[in-house]
Amino acid sequence: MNAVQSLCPPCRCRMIQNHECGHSATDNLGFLKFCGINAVGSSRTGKTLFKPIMAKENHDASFIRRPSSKCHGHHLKKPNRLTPFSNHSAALSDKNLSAMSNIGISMNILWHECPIQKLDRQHLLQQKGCVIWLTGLSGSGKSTLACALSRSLHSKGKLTFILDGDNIRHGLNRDLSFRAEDRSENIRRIGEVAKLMADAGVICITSLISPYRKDRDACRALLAEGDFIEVFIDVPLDVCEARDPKGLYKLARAGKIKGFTGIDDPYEPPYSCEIVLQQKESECMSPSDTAEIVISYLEKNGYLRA
Ligand SMILES: Nc1ncnc2c1ncn2[C@@H]1O[C@H](COP(=O)(O)OS(=O)(=O)O)[C@@H](OP(=O)(O)O)[C@H]1O
Ligand SMILES: Nc1ncnc2c1ncn2[C@@H]1O[C@H](COP(=O)(O)OP(=O)(O)O)[C@@H](O)[C@H]1O
Repeated sequence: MNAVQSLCPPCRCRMIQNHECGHSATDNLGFLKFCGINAVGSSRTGKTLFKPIMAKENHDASFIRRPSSKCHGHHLKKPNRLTPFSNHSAALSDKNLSAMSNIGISMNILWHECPIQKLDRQHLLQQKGCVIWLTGLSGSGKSTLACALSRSLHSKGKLTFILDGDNIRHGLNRDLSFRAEDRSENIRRIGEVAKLMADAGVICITSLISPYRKDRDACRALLAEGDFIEVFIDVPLDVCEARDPKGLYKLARAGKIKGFTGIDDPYEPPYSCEIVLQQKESECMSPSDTAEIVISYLEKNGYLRA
């Protein structure tokens, strides 16, 4: 078992608040709220993490709050003193302005860096964050493999987390159906969550039908080269249908479920992916054998060490 040493630095962060924004619940939670702000962040080495900037509009003088004694971000009291921000005004420039982004329909947002980064977390965990993307028909064995993988990696002291399509549809994605556009949104959201998990240093295992190639490729594009490991569980439809553990194929064949993958909705197998687990009824590998194939891949590609 790896010795885990806390890397938590003495907190020298500065909580920043725009005076014009007022005090809100988000401030209490330690979130930085950028509405027409100028802001400065410092790393523990004293290096400026992001430069003072102005929003596209509303760039009058702003204020930086003095650090509170409790600076873990959850119990900030109202400031008793605000310091004018004027000494940083020289740093304001068109270049800084261009650091602001408009993403989707979010206006004037700025990426906030933290001095503790993915490499630090990976070092702590002695592994590399990545996404193991399991794809295949309903009944192909995705959830079973995800659990076998998680169990085996856990026993080796590796931190994993499973994002299972069925489970995520109980919460985060409960507003989505099985229409093509909702399946795409389901996969996009899970891809984004998986990316955050990988950034956290976790070996994230996703278990979704993810029937469309373009959606899987879009998730792949979110991650660094190599960190998206697509595993196709290639089980013929008739085998999945014979298993039918939830009775859904039977309902689909009877026309009681419309748009069921493999019956009246498409499944697009990967053209090329990292691992293909070909299963036939006559020679079906056990879940622990298939888990070992994936774990060997992780080992060979350095994901089980920092
Ligand atoms: N129309 C239709 N088509 C396919 N699957 C259906 C459908 N309706 C319900 N289910 C059940 O939902 C599970 C698949 O959810 P996913 O989120 O993995 O699907 S997708 O990736 O968005 O296509 C899937 O679970 P698994 O059997 O574990 O794959 C099914 O139990
Ligand atoms: N390697 C395997 N060999 C034989 N049966 C399996 C294997 N993997 C899973 N199964 C069985 O197939 C059924 C579907 O598995 P599941 O993991 O729920 O699939 P999915 O998540 O793809 O829908 C279950 O009854 C499970 O026990």
